[in-house]
Amino acid sequence: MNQCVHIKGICKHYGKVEALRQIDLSIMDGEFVALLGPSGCGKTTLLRLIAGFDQPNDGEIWLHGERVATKFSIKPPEFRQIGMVFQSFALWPHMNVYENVVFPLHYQPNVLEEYKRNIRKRVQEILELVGLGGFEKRFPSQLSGGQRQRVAVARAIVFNPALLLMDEPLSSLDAELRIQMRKEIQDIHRNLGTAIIYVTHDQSEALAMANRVVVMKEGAIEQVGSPNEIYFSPKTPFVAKFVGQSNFLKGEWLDSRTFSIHFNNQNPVVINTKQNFQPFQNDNILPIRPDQIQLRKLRNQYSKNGLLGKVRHIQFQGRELMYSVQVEEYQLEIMTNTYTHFEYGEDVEVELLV
Ligand SMILES: Nc1ncnc2c1ncn2[C@@H]1O[C@H](COP(=O)(O)OP(=O)(O)OP(=O)(O)O)[C@@H](O)[C@H]1O
Repeated sequence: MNQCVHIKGICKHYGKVEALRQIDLSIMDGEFVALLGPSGCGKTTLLRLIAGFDQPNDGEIWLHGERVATKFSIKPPEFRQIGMVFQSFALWPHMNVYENVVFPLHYQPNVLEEYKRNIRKRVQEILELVGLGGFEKRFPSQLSGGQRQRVAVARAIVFNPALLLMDEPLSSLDAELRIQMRKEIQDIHRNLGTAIIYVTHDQSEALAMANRVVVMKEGAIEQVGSPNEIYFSPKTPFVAKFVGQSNFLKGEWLDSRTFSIHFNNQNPVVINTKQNFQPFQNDNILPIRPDQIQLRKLRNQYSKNGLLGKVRHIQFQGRELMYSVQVEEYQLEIMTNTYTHFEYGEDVEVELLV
């Protein structure tokens, strides 16, 4: 597989704001990579640099073996063979679906001769692919949000770009449509094989769709890995918190799998972990996700890892309930199924299952 994007030591600042600090990242042909991080961490800035809308202050960007940006020179976006989909869709309101989608075939350089010879057929093919066959004459105002989004995707891929950049493309859609569009974007990716870089601040979207997730914080990369690695083996407290919504317990690592916690008002607990928490050992913390804690009705004799807690908040979330439980100085977020109910203020037994 060939390298599609290679980013080397990229820095970007706007006045005093360091939007990107020494970013290194390579993306292979056909990969689906999500850039994930909180607002302001630099995701959009990185996407804009790859697209060619902005120039780095340092470092290099390579696309398919060609250096396209340094602090001295920059190849303009229209010559980079990149398709783009934004949060706002940015369709032309006075053009119908056909006219919106055909546009890049007229104006992009390097469009395949095959597409130019039969432009109508190419547009038709792409509209079928995104499930909009028969919608050619409709104007954007006559389409639903999901349909508009599909037109934006069709327009971005019609000229067969080498790379597709998507910036929070589903954030203005409602929850149900978002889930459906996720699947459609995955299907399109499978069918076209185009590399995709997908910006989102929604961890479930990144984990659900991408082959590889790049977690960013304050202009730097915190961790790069498969969704599985990012979720089950976070390498920093930030990733554990942002992606897995982990609780952090302070204590002492006795060895690489034994964590001991002392409390003021109850017996100390020693936990033998199944997972390896090596990255957290120097900080003497144990991250625990809400689904790794079990809540039980309080019995007289509670189990070895059991802690005593009090229910402080309950949030109903459909099939799950999210409880906040006070255990000594900690307010632990705990996710349970809805089979057993606990009341506000109830004393409960809390078991850590890591
Ligand atoms: N044109 C600009 N001028 C000044 N500062 C900017 C500019 N563009 C971005 N920034 C700053 O750079 C930082 C990174 O912004 P960026 O838009 O890349 O973040 P983001 O992760 O995409 O955030 P969001 O999820 O909110 O879109 C922020 O602190 C932002 O305020």
